[in-house]
Amino acid sequence: MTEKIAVLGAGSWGSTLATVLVENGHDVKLYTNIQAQADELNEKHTNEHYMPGFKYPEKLYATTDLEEAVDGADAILFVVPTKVIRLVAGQLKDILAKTNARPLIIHASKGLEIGTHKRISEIIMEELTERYAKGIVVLSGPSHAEEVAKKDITLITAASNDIEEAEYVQDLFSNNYLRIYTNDDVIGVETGAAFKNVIAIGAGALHGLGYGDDAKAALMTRGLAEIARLGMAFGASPLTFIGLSGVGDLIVTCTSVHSRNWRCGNALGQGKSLDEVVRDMGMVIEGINTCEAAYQLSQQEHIDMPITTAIYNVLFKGADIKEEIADLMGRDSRSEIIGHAKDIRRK
Ligand SMILES: NC(=O)C1=CN([C@@H]2O[C@H](COP(=O)(O)OP(=O)(O)OC[C@H]3O[C@@H](n4cnc5c(N)ncnc54)[C@H](OP(=O)(O)O)[C@@H]3O)[C@@H](O)[C@H]2O)C=CC1
Ligand SMILES: O=C(CO)COP(=O)(O)O
Repeated sequence: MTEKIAVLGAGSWGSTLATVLVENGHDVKLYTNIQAQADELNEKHTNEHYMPGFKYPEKLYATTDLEEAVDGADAILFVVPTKVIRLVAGQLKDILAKTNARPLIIHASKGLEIGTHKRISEIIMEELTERYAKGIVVLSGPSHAEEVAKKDITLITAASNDIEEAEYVQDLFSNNYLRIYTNDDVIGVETGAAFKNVIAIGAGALHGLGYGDDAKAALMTRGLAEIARLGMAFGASPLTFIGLSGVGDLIVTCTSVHSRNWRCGNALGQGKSLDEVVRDMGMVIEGINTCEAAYQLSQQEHIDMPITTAIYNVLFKGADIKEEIADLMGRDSRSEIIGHAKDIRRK
């Protein structure tokens, strides 16, 4: 069945997911806030700043008119950076308020809101309320736009409290190169997605400084322990963290040259300043803001997150990366599992 879908955000991921939907036979409108980008997408079928060299399907239509983009949409997909999610959700609410529409909301962004520490589905539903949104589904997992655009094999998760809505999204996006699983653990999927970006900055920094594979595996493993600790404190299932949106996304983001978070860390490790890195990237590096939110949450909830704290010190307090690594290595010895493994097995 052909569905009408509005995609909000024409960066690398939004334009790629819009392409998947067009290729799956849906009627897609892609919203951008920049007229020159809409013109480039409609006339040349390119998006050179975000996806250099990629040719988009001619059927993909871009517009800077949000009202036009969402008119009659069965589903609306948010793929804008976390810091503008509330703004765009508010703009959408004003438009939906003029109609009787109550579309399904999907989001594919990864982060936490600065200040409130809210997850993206919480922000969107706070703005739209059930009055204007039928429900919300999170689309997340190990996926780089550059690889999905080439139709490389990618597996991700559609998470919702309403499993039928997750299955609807599974059907919308599934094809022979993109396989979608469903999950009902929205908190686990969103926290895994947000926090892995912080650890990926650390993985990039290790690479930039010339550390080896053992160090990188250690960071990913102990980073996952921190992600799971914080996520579980908010009600996530531990099992979600060994799934696609947990360890899966952590692996891809901590090892791929496509990752903006990894590249940010790599450049910091090579001695560049954060300001330089942000300026040169020209795309969103979600892990920076999320690191601040994760650090504040760990303090507020009294959750031990030494790696996140070290990355926070480097990003926000100008700490030296090597000194932070030395401090991490000098911490008191402890058990790998909080509590004794044999006691946990008996429970
Ligand atoms: N890239 C990827 O492979 C993946 C990304 N994600 C997540 O998707 C989200 C978006 O990432 P990505 O596409 O890569 O980011 P990009 O930096 O590539 O693009 C972000 C886009 O959002 C646009 N934007 C910013 N503010 C607004 C606004 N107020 N209204 C409309 N559009 C706006 C930007 O426009 P402008 O040019 O004006 O800044 C830009 O086109 C992030 O949360 C990211 O973590 C998830 C999985 C994979
Ligand atoms: O979320 C992503 C991969 O799953 C994209 O990561 P980056 O934002 O670091 O590029």
